[in-house]
Amino acid sequence: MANIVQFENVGLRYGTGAETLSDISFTLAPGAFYFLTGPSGAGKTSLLRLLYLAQRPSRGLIRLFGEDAVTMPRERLPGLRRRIGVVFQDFRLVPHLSAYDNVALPLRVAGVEERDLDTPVREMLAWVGLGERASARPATLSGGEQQRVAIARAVIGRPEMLVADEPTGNVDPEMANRLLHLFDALNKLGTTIVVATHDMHLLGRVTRARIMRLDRGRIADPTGALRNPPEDLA
Ligand SMILES: Nc1ncnc2c1ncn2[C@@H]1O[C@H](COP(=O)(O)OP(=O)(O)OP(=O)(O)O)[C@@H](O)[C@H]1O
Repeated sequence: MANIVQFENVGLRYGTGAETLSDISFTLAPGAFYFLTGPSGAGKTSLLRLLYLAQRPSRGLIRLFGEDAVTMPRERLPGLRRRIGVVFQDFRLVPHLSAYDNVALPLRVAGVEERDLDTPVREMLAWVGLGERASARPATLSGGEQQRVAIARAVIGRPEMLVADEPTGNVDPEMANRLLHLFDALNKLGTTIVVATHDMHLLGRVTRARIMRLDRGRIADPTGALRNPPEDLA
């Protein structure tokens, strides 16, 4: 099947400074699992923001789901954006809404009828292990619980690709493993997964994952950028 994402010679410059990302070229295959690694400041968040259309590049070509995302008229971007789920390090739940209403939010925004919401929202909360916490507000949930609500919210619209930026950065190692299991399970159902992390321990947890490494705004090893993890991490 054709690649789900294609970046070709993409550059990103904030303001008038030097380029934050330079000559970024890669493709992502549908149904694959990718880790994006690299030291702090390498440009991981910037690259993900290009990927989920929060940012436009300064130069280069980006194709998403076979469409040119750079020249696409602005009003068509939300349609493309809905095909991508996003998870952040700091969860970004709506504080005054319950876990249930946070997960229901994307469906409500998409105009799904209330009577059609309940089953998918409850199923999704149960899938992330929070079936009993539907009415809890984010502030009363642990970090790991909040992140599971955020994952449920990101995937309830059945996105083709899930992008996660340091999703385990604010949880303990045991919860990090649990979150990774959720990503792994989603990937096995066919969702393309991209997880940015500088936690090297995570890389070996999904042995079929491909690793993309950024260093100072460039893909560190263009020829082997999407290789399998080395044996000692598996
Ligand atoms: N909105 C912005 N305006 C100006 N500079 C920015 C902006 N966002 C990021 N940068 C700069 O771009 C560079 C890359 O940042 P980015 O957050 O993409 O890296 P990162 O690899 O995700 O780092 P970390 O792991 O610390 O989050 C940094 O030098 C950062 O200061």
